[in-house]
Amino acid sequence: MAFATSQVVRGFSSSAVRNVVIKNVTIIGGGQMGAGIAQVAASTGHSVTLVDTSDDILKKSIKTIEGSLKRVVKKKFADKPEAGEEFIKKVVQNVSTSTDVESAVQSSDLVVEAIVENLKIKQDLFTLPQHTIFASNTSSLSISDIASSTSRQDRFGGLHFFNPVPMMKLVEVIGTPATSQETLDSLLNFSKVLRKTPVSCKDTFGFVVNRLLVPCIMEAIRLYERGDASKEDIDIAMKLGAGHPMGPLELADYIGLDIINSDPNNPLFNSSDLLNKLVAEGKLGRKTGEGFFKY
Ligand SMILES: CCCCCCCCCCCCC[C@H](O)CC(=O)SCCNC(=O)CCNC(=O)[C@H](O)C(C)(C)COP(=O)(O)OP(=O)(O)OC[C@H]1O[C@@H](n2cnc3c(N)ncnc32)[C@H](O)[C@@H]1OP(=O)(O)O
Ligand SMILES: NC(=O)c1ccc[n+]([C@@H]2O[C@H](COP(=O)([O-])OP(=O)(O)OC[C@H]3O[C@@H](n4cnc5c(N)ncnc54)[C@H](O)[C@@H]3O)[C@@H](O)[C@H]2O)c1
Repeated sequence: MAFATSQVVRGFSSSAVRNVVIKNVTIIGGGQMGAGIAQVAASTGHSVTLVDTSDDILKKSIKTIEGSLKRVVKKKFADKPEAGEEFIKKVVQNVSTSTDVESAVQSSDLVVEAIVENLKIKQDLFTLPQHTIFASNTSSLSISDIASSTSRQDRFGGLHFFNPVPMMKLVEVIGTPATSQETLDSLLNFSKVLRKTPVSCKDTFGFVVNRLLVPCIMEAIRLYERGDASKEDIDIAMKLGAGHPMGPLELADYIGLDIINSDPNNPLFNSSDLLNKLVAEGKLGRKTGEGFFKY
């Protein structure tokens, strides 16, 4: 761990700040998001440890990272395929894997949690060295609630990445009333080192993007559920009429319907019978081969 003095991003204080320089990163959860975060951190020179519950899952995570890197180098090294291969090799070498969370976090400057969206399971993760900053990638849970199981709330924040992580430029940096300025500055700076654009937000339900995006997705589901328009036409309408890269139903499948439906009792989130039915049938979207569409 080291400290650095740096300027923070546009929109934040312009005075010099003190932040922890992050070199060793542990990502807990090697699913869609964890693998993406590991890839981006390893591509920007960090030493990454990816943790999940089994070696089989971790093998799949590494395969996902390799597949995504191939797409990245196809463009980045279009004229130099050998340099592209070398880049992939180097990045993958920066990622080690582990099923033992306690040993994986020992030399970590930052731990990013990207496991299942379940408060109790997230709270159970914390036996961390004192200097380590802990950040959750939760989509819908309160950062304060997750942090409440620890005695280190000043070094606890939210680092909300977007799917697919290698392509999406935004990171939401979430501070609770207990998060220290040094932690926030470190998370903002880390996001920039990953070549992302950070925005900061209080620990409010849905942060910025999900607070605005999820109602749009849910209204699309209801339109379809009522039979007001076909699922194909709803998606075409939002792509061509609103300039969205994906239609809302395709995007819901892409995110995962279980993730979309992960906080159904929140008063700000009105679920739908159709969404509940698909989730109950295990039709979770792209990752299970079927959601609103078949893959
Ligand atoms: C009331 C409030 C309630 C709030 C709380 C409720 C709780 C529930 C919360 C649920 C929601 C959770 C959401 C989550 O927290 C936050 C999110 O992540 S939201 C999702 C954000 N993502 C998007 O919106 C994605 C939109 N889509 C796109 O940007 C694009 O479609 C795409 C994915 C980039 C793909 O691009 P396309 O052009 O469509 O398709 P291509 O396949 O041709 O790809 C283009 C280009 O990109 C390269 N590429 C694509 N994917 C990857 C990858 N994974 N890795 C590397 N490269 C990739 C591809 O190779 C192409 O490259 P090119 O050919 O151009 O060189
Ligand atoms: N899917 C999205 O579009 C998206 C976007 C932003 C944020 N998120 C958030 O990121 C987190 C992960 O989402 P995802 O889509 O990657 O889920 P996922 O189901 O693809 O991956 C979750 C991974 O966590 C692992 N895991 C579960 N419990 C664990 C534990 N105790 N220790 C170690 N690993 C464990 C699982 O084996 C799995 O590989 C969630 O909090 C979600 O809300 C998701």
